[in-house]
Amino acid sequence: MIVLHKKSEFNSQKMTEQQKIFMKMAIELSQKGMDLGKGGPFGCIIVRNGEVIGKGSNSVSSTNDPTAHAEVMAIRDACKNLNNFQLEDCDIYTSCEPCPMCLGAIYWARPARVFYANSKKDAAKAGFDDQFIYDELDLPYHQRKIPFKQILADEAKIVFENWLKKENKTLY
Ligand SMILES: Nc1ccnc(=O)[nH]1
Repeated sequence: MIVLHKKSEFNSQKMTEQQKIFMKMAIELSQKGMDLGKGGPFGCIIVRNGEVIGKGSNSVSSTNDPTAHAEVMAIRDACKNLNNFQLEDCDIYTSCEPCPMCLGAIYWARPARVFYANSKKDAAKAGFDDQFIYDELDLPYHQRKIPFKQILADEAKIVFENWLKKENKTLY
């Protein structure tokens, strides 16, 4: 019998029956959202203790919201339901590997694990290529597709100093 180390087991194609069911739900959401004209073919569900606590499907084009990716929608739904800005002990099931925006949102939300079905490469083939955004991260600001220029940093800094001095703040 081969005994897999926990981490390598997570990295392998193996999955539990429960994980399979949850991913099927995320994939179903991706198809439904697309069929209903909500937006692109992406679905996401968030699970805690075996219970679905948040759902989302891509709603970019129907809500005129470029941030309305399935993962962001599901994180908002889950956080609202949990009345918390963190998703501790939660698992995210997304029908496609997250884009850089959702990756950031996921790290801020701090779930336990992320399961994805389609890969970034699959997404690129379907017309959703976000590799250029990953590439932008490594470029000097003046070489980015969208130029970034720092202005009035000394004024904005005062607010950060005030934050550091502030008592009774909610840290995150
Ligand atoms: N992974 C994703 C890529 C693009 N849009 C989404 O909603 N999700």
